[in-house]
Amino acid sequence: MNIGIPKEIKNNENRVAMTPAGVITLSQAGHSVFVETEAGLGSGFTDEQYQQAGATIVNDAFEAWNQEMVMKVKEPLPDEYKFFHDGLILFTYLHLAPEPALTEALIKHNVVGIAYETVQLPNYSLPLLTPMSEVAGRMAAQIGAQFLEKSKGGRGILLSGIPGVKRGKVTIIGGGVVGTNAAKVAIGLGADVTIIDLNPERLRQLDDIFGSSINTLMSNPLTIADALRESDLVIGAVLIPGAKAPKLVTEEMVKSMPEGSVIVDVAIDQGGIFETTDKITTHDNPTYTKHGVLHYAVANMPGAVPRTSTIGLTNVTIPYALQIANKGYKKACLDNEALLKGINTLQGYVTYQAVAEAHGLEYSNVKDLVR
Ligand SMILES: NC(=O)C1=CN([C@@H]2O[C@H](COP(=O)(O)OP(=O)(O)OC[C@H]3O[C@@H](n4cnc5c(N)ncnc54)[C@H](O)[C@@H]3O)[C@@H](O)[C@H]2O)C=CC1
Ligand SMILES: CC(=O)C(=O)O
Repeated sequence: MNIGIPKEIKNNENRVAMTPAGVITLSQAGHSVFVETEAGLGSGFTDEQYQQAGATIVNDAFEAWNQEMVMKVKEPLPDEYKFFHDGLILFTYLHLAPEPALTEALIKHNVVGIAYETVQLPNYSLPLLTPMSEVAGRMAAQIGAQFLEKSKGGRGILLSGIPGVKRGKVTIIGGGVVGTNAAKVAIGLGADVTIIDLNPERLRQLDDIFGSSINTLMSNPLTIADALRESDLVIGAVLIPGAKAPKLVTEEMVKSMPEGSVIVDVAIDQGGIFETTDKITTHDNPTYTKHGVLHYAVANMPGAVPRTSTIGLTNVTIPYALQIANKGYKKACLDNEALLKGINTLQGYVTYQAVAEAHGLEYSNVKDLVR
């Protein structure tokens, strides 16, 4: 199969969808990889390294996109829709629930849209989301700590406190991969950490992992409102796979937070869990202030640490890419139920229920289309 790797064009997105090691794996299996020139530079991989690994370097985005399968990191931006072609297999993060225009464009061009974030194993885990959630969760605590500094607009709190001065309070809503990794770093920084989740079993697991280093709370509007009133930093880390994020934090709750406190809404890629995170920010201009609270809502947080993130992402995507390239997407997905769940658009239909619901579009069962 011919596989294209375009250069990412989102603001400060320095990741790339394949490392030279990934090229070697695919080339050795008989596939051809076409990498757009300088696509890997932001992650520290040169064109020469890709060539030595067996890739062909192409000079523009059109050539990288004009292949049977395209692998990317971020969802295509409007400037990239013109590259869609009939039957293209697009294997990338798609986050379609908050993206009506992208969903329409994929349907219109009969793109086989396989979303990293909805590939799901029988134990419900999301293997192609996990490493980036690990990165974003760890970053969320350190970014929150930075923006709490007075010179960055925050209330001037050191999360660890010092002897004689109390510690800062961090509330994490959603105790999955992002939440757990945010907690690890926040605990390491010495903060007073509370994790709120809807799943009692998950709360038990978190209690087993962290013991008395955290407080756990069942998610409901009262616990969230109470926790926010006292929080210096609140991290949004809820996910309902494929769906638009639920708005669990109302504007009134945000107004009750202390002046200069900080929100990091990691779930912004699915639309965000705060009523006040109504816009996505960028690494260039990452925060805005509303009701005296700093809001950070960057949808590609791992793009800031591209070397770590590119290697972490491709460690998990390459085995799936190899299955698609070796067998074709139909057989690969029929043989592997986890990959089948990744298909969000196919043959002009939306094949992921939560995405169809988010846009009021007809849902088609992928099993009726993949034969
Ligand atoms: N902004 C960025 O750059 C990045 C964003 N993300 C996003 O972060 C979000 C979280 O991802 P993961 O931690 O991997 O998901 P996950 O599936 O591991 O965890 C989600 C957690 O939310 C909990 N939850 C569901 N409904 C809830 C509710 N009503 N109240 C409280 N908790 C609730 C679930 O029980 C689960 O523990 C996703 O939207 C993901 O796409 C991930 C990586 C990078
Ligand atoms: C998960 C995601 O959206 C990211 O890593 O940018």
